[in-house]
Amino acid sequence: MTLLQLKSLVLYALLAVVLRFASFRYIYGIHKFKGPFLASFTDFWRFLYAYRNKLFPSRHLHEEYGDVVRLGPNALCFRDPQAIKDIYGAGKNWQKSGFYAPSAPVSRGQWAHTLFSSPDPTWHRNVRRAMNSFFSQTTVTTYEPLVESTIEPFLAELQRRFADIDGDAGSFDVYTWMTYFTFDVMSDLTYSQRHGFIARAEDVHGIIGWVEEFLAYGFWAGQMPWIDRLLRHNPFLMWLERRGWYGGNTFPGARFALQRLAEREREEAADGLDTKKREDLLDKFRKAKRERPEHITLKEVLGLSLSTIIAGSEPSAVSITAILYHVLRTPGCYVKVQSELASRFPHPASSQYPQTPFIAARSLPYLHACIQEAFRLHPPFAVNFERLVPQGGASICNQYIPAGTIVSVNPWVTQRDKATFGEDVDTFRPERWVIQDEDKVRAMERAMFVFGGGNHICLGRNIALMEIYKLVASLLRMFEVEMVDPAKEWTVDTWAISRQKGFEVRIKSKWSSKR
Ligand code: HEM
Repeated sequence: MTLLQLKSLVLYALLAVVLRFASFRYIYGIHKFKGPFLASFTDFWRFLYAYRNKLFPSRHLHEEYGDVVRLGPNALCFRDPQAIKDIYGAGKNWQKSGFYAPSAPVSRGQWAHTLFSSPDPTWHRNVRRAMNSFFSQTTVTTYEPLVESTIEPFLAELQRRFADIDGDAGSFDVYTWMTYFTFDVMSDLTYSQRHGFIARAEDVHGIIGWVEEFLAYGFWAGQMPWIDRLLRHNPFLMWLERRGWYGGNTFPGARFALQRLAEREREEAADGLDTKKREDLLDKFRKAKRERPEHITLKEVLGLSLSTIIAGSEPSAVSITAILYHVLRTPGCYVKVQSELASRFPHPASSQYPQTPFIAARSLPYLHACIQEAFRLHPPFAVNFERLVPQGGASICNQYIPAGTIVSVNPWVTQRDKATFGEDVDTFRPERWVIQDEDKVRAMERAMFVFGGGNHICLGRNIALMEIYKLVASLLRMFEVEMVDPAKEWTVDTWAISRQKGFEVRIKSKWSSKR
């Protein structure tokens, strides 16, 4: 081959690549929608955007391009809350996009798919059916004593370490301590055994840090899922892991889960089923395995118990942190919450933990409005929940969208919709929820997407609500709380979970202030 021929060949190859990328802008049939120019050719644009830890997709994108933004050659996201009904509404059951698979944990070199990560709708339907009753409102009320059993040592630990102490020693970072609480609640609920974050006041075995990185990875790798095969789910690394030559991918909590699982299997083999002992989630998952062995095997039991810790701990910690931050920073709000609590519950007479039934905490209208408003302004998941438009295409917000398009809604966007919530969408104003206009309240509720929607709606939302209402009410009943520096704003991470840094408080025990 002559030099000239070689040059022509390289030129043709380059031209083919350029044409291929250029075609991406048109072949999906969504070129009428606007978005960043580069995004119409390659998913690399959104990958980079997510990787650089930018709020995803920040509202400025919608402000620049309108109600629908083209985020990738084949990906659209919607701002109008109507899209929640059109994409995730009753009976839709649209399949998840490739975004979710990188979020699958690895256990001993094998994919350990969870309800969140699984791409298989049949598997999801069967497992979800087997789980729904364990997470229903009625069943969850039976877990209340299990949540109490972590709230009590948590508040006692705060009392012991920080209450009524001056100087730096008496202040603590709220998000850090709330993660200790929620991770211990979830491990107590799941295995009847806490990991020990509260007692040791540290991230035991690096589990919390691992989960943070794990969720962040799933988020940015999910924008361009093929990259995951080079990284976490790299077949070669998985092969090494199966042989025990590499362990970098396995969740540090998986060993803990496997030990608890093995203990239960041994106990059952030795003594049979103990029907009197308190039943935790692991018992429930094993019960599902006995009743539906065709759908729930040991692998599912392991995946489910890992997913309650991975999916269930951080978002609740973020929510509690957001509630306290906004209540403390909003003029008049803290006093109102405290006086509502005081009107419902007696003043604590000793350092003993005051039990706060969920139903009582939930019935306080102003506290409820504050929690709802914190969910609105600061949803823990800063994620576009992607679905694939089914065969035949679909109408979303009165626009035809072709089959196979990736479509999504992000709670950070719909929950700040001015048409629904008013011009002051960026202000924490619980009063917006305390109004007589039922139609308006219903419209606001329809725009809330904090727990997702449809057949993938958060499985653990009843547990999350119970632990959040109980903890916030109990904490504020027991202590006066103040910000270390009321002028200081927190900083917010946006890699999947909008975790907060730099929000510190001091606490004063109410009972001692009465002495
Ligand atoms: C404030 C706390 C929480 C928030 C904001 C939250 C939010 C969400 C959201 C938005 C989804 C839907 C994802 C999608 O459509 O792709 C989801 C799914 C899920 N959540 Fe939660 N969650 C919370 C707490 C919990 C807790 C405590 C648990 C466990 C007990 C849990 C377990 C799950 C599971 C297993 C899924 C997957 C469900 C499925 O795909 O069928 N979550 N969560």
